[in-house]
Amino acid sequence: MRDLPVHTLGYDSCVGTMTSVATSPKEQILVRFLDGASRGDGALVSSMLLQAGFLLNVSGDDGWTALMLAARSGHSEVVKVLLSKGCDTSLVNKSGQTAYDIARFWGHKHVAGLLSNSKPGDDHQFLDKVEAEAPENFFSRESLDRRCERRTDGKWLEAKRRSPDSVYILFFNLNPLVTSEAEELGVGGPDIKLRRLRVQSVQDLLAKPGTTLVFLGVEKQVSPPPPSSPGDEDGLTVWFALNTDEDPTEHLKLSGSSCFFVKPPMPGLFALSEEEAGVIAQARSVLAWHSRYSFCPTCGSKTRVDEGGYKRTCMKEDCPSHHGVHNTCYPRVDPVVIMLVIHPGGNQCLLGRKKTFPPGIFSCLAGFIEPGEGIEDAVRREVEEESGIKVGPVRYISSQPWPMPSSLMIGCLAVAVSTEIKVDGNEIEEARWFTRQQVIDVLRRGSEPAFVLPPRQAIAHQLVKHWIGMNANL
Ligand SMILES: NC(=O)C1=CN([C@@H]2O[C@H](COP(=O)(O)OP(=O)(O)OC[C@H]3O[C@@H](n4cnc5c(N)ncnc54)[C@H](O)[C@@H]3O)[C@@H](O)[C@H]2O)C=CC1
Ligand SMILES: [Mg+2]
Ligand SMILES: [Mg+2]
Ligand SMILES: [Mg+2]
Ligand SMILES: [Zn+2]
Repeated sequence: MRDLPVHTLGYDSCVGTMTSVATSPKEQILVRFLDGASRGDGALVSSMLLQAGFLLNVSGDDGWTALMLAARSGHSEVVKVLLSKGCDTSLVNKSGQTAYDIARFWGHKHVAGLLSNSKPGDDHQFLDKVEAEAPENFFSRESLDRRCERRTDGKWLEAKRRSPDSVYILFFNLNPLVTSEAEELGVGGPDIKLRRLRVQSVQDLLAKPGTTLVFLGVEKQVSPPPPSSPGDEDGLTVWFALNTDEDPTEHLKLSGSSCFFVKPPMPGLFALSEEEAGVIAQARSVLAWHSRYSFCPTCGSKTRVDEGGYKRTCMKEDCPSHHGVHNTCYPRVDPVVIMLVIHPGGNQCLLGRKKTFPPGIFSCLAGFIEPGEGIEDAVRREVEEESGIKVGPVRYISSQPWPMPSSLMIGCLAVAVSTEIKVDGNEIEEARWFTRQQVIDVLRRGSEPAFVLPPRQAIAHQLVKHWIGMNANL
């Protein structure tokens, strides 16, 4: 591979701008060619190749060829042109990635397909590694088996509700009851633990009209256990969640314990274990839905709780909600995009500050998905609204249930195609490009970090970490 020193020109491999004058005509031609490939200008790429065939496999900054640049932005027409001229698909950039790796990474399946057909047998360990290492987010662990089919089995639910083996977790105004007693907590484990109650402790509360009960699921079994109680034939341990809007302390029959109700989101719930945080994500969102949707949203009538707490049925016989699928009858989830925007040059990321953040904190931009909008478009719209930056390719990384009250955070990486920041000044008071090194210093808690990241339990933290863990210049 022939490397020309185009980095001396300040060539920006994604937006294709030149920040200083090229030093030789040959270098100028290369800059123009790579710029055309990254913008998807197939006609320019074709005509330049006719006149200067040497351009086909030449690389610019950090070893990026025209094929890699076109692959990063999903420009299949340019990729086809380059392949038809016999370009070398096995070349790697200075981070060791082929054009195929880059296309796969950014989710351009059609381009990856074109490239893999042209080169079967290629080894793409880098991408497999990145995918395997997608973070597990706090609140996202499925600790219980939901057993959705049991929600309509009233007889089974009632037997489990009375069973001495069933576990109840209690919420007061959506704040869960926890304990911080040392004997309940393992060494090096979480700081607080959910207080698991039995039916005899919550009997009085269950009888009160303001109490909501939700069937969460059963404890996961490695192998079927023997029946644990007489009459309890399947031996499954069921978990229920209870919420009450009156202080339940006097109704609780707890022996000598120091329990308290913990308020979300921080730092309270973040002190739970991953397993219990997963249970809370499910329980709190469903209970919050009950507390906000007591009446039928379609006709305003009273509703009845059904299906183990997973449905509210309108009591008015001729309500339209009895026909068809009515999303007013089932628990709600609000999708939110949250994205780490990467500078076109690959080595900086965009983080912003909401006015409400504590001093020094910078985080990923985020926003609610609007009706009729896809994930990628929501990412592009929210980033432009909040920071003025335009976004090109978007890649999904991982998601996080966020039970305050019921969001699903959809975590993405996004490549910027412009660099000038102009914050909205309303929601976001400041946004900045931070270098990889600045971010690494923050993650390693260096002596003078440039900013403060949200804690590891926030998906924003995990997205930033994921980017740092990837090879540079994707
Ligand atoms: N887990 C994490 O790392 C992070 C989580 N978040 C969460 O993401 C959510 C959305 O982020 P924002 O920047 O606030 O969104 P945003 O940028 O869309 O702005 C919020 C505003 O959008 C409007 N809005 C539109 N649809 C809405 C809906 N379905 N529910 C509520 N408001 C709606 C409201 O006026 C609200 O004030 C927040 O709830 C926040 O708690 C935000 C950043 C990090
Ligand atoms: Mg926002
Ligand atoms: Mg916004
Ligand atoms: Mg918004
Ligand atoms: Zn109704």
